[in-house]
Amino acid sequence: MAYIQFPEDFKWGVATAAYQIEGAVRQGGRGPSIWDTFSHTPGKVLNGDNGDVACDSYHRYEEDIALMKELGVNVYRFSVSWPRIFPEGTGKVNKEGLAFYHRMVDKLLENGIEPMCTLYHWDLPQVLQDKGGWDNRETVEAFVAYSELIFKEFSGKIKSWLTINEPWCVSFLSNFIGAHAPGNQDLALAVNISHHLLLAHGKAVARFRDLDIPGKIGFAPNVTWLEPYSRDQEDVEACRRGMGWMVDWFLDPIFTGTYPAFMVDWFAANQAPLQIKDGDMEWIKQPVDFIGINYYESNVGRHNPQGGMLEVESVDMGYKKTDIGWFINAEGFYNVLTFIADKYGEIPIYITENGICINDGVEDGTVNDQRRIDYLKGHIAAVARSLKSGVNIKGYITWSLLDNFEWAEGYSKRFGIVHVNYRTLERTKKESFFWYQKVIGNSWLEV
Ligand SMILES: N=[N+]=NCCCCNC(=O)[C@@H]1[C@H]2[C@H](O)[C@@H](O)[C@H](O)[C@@H](CO)[C@@H]12
Repeated sequence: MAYIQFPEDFKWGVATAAYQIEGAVRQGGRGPSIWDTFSHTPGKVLNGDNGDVACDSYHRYEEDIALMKELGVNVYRFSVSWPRIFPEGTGKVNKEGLAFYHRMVDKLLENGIEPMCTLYHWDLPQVLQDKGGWDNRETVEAFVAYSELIFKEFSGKIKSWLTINEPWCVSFLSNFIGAHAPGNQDLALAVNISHHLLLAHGKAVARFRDLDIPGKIGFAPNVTWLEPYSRDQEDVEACRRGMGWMVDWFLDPIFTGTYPAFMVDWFAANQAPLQIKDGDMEWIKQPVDFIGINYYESNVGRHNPQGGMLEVESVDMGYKKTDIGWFINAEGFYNVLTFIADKYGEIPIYITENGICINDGVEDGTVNDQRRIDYLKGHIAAVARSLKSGVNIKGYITWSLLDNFEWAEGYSKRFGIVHVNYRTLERTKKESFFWYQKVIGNSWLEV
């Protein structure tokens, strides 16, 4: 049996997000978020599911941390619920909300688990959405004020920070495609929101530096790899666009202070001009200490003259699919990681999300999710190969510790290495939990 040994200081972790696991949406002083509104709007979420209870981790976090301790992770990536801290988005601080995260973070530290905090994982306070949400530049300032409060409150306890999770989802998936909250379908609006998200990120990083908070800060874009279906220029350009609006659009401004011209031109030609104010790019290009990379799937893409998403369509080449319908292609993970390293250099990278939707249920007290083990094995091997090719990867954090509220898919899609019975809230360790426990324990992968 051959082994791939990971570096001595390589970190292993699990990830979750507040709205997807906490529940207790009207407890502890929390205010409503756009996902409370969206999930309670008929037709928006499959089966009418919502995050009112979720995994009840607001009350069961100690049980979750005991699972992490048993798993042996070094890092737990979680998100703070902005409306649990500022129920109105700004102004009055909810002390009960701060106390909850102090209890949770203290329990992590007691167990030798490093907290990695995502400040924004999609649950915008509804009060801010009522004032225009991310389309309103005031929300940028509100995010900076919220970030500053959390930086100061947890300075010294939390040393790894992510500003915004998946700005492509927050802007384009949620305001052009419309699948996520608040569900707009307007490309010009989405482009404007993407710029405000980057501005919010940059201003929060600048505040982090000004306050001299100990630790490291980054952000977590979701990325993909698109292989052209043919060598036709139209297919090649379509794939470049399909990666351009997800990868280059969010990384170029931070690393070069400019947006990728080919995307600026494409948006302008499609009545979605980018509007930048003087000084914005200076804020956005604040140096980050690392980037989080969230990767799930790759596709083969080709030009779609009928339009659709940026005139790009995915071609079914018969790859295996997950239970959410995404294609499985670990090669694409290696390709996009080396693409990012070639383009943006030695910046340290944490894989802040990688995982698979497999809906296997509990049988005789366990869940035999061999397909998840196969996926994780192939993708962790791609991380090892990327490391060997010189990509500066510092850790791997799988999505997710728990089955949880999978946004517009509700509870129908399971990404956890721990099964959750949503009626009883009982947690059951899946076979992938025990497999990942061994990988972490040895920090090596059997191949
Ligand atoms: N077609 N298609 N495909 C890909 C769409 C990618 C966008 N979704 C994500 O990356 C989300 C990210 C999120 O952070 C987490 O909160 C979600 O639970 C996971 C699982 O969905 C992933």
